[in-house]
Amino acid sequence: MFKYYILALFLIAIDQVTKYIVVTRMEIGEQLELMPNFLYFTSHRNSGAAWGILEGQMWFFYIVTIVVVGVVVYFIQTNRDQPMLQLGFSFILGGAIGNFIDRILFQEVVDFIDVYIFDYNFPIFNIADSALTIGVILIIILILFEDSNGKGKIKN
Ligand SMILES: CCC[C@@H]1OC(=O)[C@@H](C)C[C@H](C)CCCCC(=O)CCC[C@@H](CC)/C=C/C=C(\COC)CC[C@@H](O)[C@@H](O)C[C@H](O)CNC1=O
Repeated sequence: MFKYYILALFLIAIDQVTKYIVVTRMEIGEQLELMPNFLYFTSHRNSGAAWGILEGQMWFFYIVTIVVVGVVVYFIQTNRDQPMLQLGFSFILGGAIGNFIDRILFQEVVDFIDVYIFDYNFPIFNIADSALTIGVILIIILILFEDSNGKGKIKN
């Protein structure tokens, strides 16, 4: 059971260490080319959510994050027989807290993973966003899978 919280802590640690390196080693706007035309590290700050929406609305983000954390802990506790689901929720937990720490400390989030998919420059994100997105996608897949074989074991 606690391994899901330890996983979340591990994700938070990786997120915070990578952000610390970006903040201390790179100027804002500085870019490191890792794979030409595909992957760069670009030091960036975002005081909003995805795509910079709701810029500066810190109280909204604090409230939403606390609600997200509460709901996720509840689901981790009530789905003990669904390890994959708990895994998805621990990714969301780690990601949400990772960005929450930035928002509390700096009122903005440190981003640095800059991906160019074909010609589209995807918004610069970070490890916390990746964990959140992986967690969301995993849970969506599990829910779709549950529905398709009609078990419907997810408790809520
Ligand atoms: C990933 C959620 C965003 C993350 O939400 C959080 O913190 C959570 C805990 C709480 C928010 C206050 C509320 C979520 C609003 C929902 C939302 O936003 C729709 C998201 C869809 C999502 C599919 C699930 C797309 C993906 C996008 C991106 C991530 O790609 C990997 C681009 C990230 C860059 O714009 C980067 O600058 C963002 C910056 O780091 C701050 N991050 C956040 O606000």
